[in-house]
Amino acid sequence: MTHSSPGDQVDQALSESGRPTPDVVVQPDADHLARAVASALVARLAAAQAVHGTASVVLTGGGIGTAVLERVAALAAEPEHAVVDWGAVDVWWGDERFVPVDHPDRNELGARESLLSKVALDPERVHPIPSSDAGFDEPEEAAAWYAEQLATAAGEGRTMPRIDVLLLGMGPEGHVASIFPDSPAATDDRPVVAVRDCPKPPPTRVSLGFPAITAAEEVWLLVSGEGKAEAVARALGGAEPVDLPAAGAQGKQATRWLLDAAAASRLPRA
Ligand SMILES: O=C(O)[C@H](O)[C@@H](O)[C@H](O)[C@H](O)COP(=O)(O)O
Repeated sequence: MTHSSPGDQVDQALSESGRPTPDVVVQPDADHLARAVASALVARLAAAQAVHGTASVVLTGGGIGTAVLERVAALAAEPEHAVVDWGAVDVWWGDERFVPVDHPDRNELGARESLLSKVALDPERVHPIPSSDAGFDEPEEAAAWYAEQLATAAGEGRTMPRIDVLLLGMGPEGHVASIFPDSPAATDDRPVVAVRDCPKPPPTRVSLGFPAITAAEEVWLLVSGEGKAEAVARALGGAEPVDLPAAGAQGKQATRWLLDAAAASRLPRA
């Protein structure tokens, strides 16, 4: 692994898998982590827009993921940090709970409250995963529809559009998005999967699968707290993705583990 600061240009060595070696950034606490990730995300989206004219991000729920979005909204309100054209950002989600659209468990709701309602997005570029009251009776239908949306955005017969940054939280047992250890989603080769009997409520969800996650340019894992420290160490120590899904969350250009000191406390010292 390599260590750097959140705003650093990413230039990672290749690991044996042919993927870049994960980059690890440690902040003192969750608040510093959220602020640092927000600054880095704004810079990354602006850089993508400078190259492509547009930027794309996959959002995560969870405490740190939501805190990051709140900090991004605060930055967007400061003229000197307003470097992103929010009307040219595509927003996708890594997973969603298959519950009604206004249910407090929806990741979409948290994202809308913390950031999406506060910046001038193009509604056509905001792509929530369908809720259970959006016209799909089963999560499998919602998953297939979301895969179609991604493929349509990608064009040219491809499955996934360019995703500049894919954000993921991680559970204490190493789940990412709604891919849980030893679950069918961990070995599913579809880009979007329905998740049933999820060990963490609510039980029915829709999630990106590994083929979609690993198609992103950069994957950023946002992790805070001592309760995640062992899973962080195992993931970076070479665990199998089926045992510890976070280990399989790798970007094409970069994989960044953005940690607070507690989450990093079981890593070997650099
Ligand atoms: O229900 C879920 O699956 C969670 O929302 C999960 O995906 C979350 O992102 C991680 O567990 C990290 O959450 P924290 O950042 O709150 O620890």
